[in-house]
Amino acid sequence: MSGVAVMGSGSWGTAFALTLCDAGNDVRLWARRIEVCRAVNTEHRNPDYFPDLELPPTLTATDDPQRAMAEADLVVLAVPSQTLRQNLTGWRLPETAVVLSLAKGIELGTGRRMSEVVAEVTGLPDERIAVLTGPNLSHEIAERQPAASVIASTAHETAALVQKICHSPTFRPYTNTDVIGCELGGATKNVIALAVGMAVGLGFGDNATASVITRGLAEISRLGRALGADPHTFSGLAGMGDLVATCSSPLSRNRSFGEELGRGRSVAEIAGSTRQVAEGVKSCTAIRALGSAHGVELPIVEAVVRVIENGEPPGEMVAHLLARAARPERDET
Ligand SMILES: NC(=O)c1ccc[n+]([C@@H]2O[C@H](COP(=O)([O-])OP(=O)(O)OC[C@H]3O[C@@H](n4cnc5c(N)ncnc54)[C@H](O)[C@@H]3O)[C@@H](O)[C@H]2O)c1
Ligand SMILES: O=P(O)(O)OC[C@H](O)CO
Repeated sequence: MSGVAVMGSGSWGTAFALTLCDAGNDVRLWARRIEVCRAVNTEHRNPDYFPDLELPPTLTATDDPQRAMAEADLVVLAVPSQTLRQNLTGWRLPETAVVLSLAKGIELGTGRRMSEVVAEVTGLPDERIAVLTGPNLSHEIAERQPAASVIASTAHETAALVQKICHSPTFRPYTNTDVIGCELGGATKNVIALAVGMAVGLGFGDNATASVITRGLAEISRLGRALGADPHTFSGLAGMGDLVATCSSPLSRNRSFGEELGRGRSVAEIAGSTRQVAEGVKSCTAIRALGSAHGVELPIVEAVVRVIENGEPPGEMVAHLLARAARPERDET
């Protein structure tokens, strides 16, 4: 049994905490709001994200980050990408714990992946840092539906340790040492899911969505190769697996956000109507910047940025993508 702190009690933090309990660990959840802590500790519920789900009675919650992390062997970071730096800056991590990032985003302004933010803020060596990614829609995980996942760390031993800690009867993690590819896959698929959602919202069918998913995978792979990722990662769970799950599922916040855009609502309207984070809305700009800095063409990401940042109508985005110069499918220059 390991002591695990899950820092963040949103959808994924809560669902993953449940998985960690199922895997036999002693799990403490950090929530910002005391009411959430009380509900977890006394009613075994998270009223904000899973009001109808009974959480394991062994799961406890606190609003004190240091209490949550006290003597933890593993600290799981389950806050949004754009707040991770600020959160980490205010926390004192346990001496020897491994840190596992769940966030799927790229930091605005710096272009850093989440493991890079963790290393920069905490000074931890790479072998104490891991990331978790793959096709893991939190509601399905919370219902204990079967799923596979990827734990990536540059140190295989670290990935294997975390794999062992979170392997439950319904959750099957694989290891990978390609942290760059795993994080880029997780962050960029959110932007492609926004584009797929827009296509759905505009009323287009499966040909359109399959085309965006497939060309989206080409973009993710192109960017990954330029940034030093292993191309094989993108045909695995962190690449195609997560892309397909996110782009196909009405449970995905990114796809749903895109769908609303396709129906004509504005970014501000949609963002104002949900407490849930759709990471692609912020990360798209950072990912476009990474592409530009490395000379990588990312037409779908670029098109999403124009809709999100400039308010371009999604219909124009489609026309623009279709009017691009014809090219061979495998011309990846
Ligand atoms: N939900 C999923 O299915 C899922 C699956 C895999 C990965 N992820 C990733 O996990 C990360 C967290 O997502 P989520 O689904 O739990 O999001 P969420 O929107 O459900 O919850 C976010 C949590 O962060 C908290 N939060 C917001 N601003 C904060 C701040 N400034 N400081 C501290 N906490 C803050 C919220 O109160 C909430 O508890 C994201 O990067 C997401 O892409 C989500
Ligand atoms: O709901 P989304 O769009 O943030 O996607 C959730 C997960 O990343 C799917 O693996």
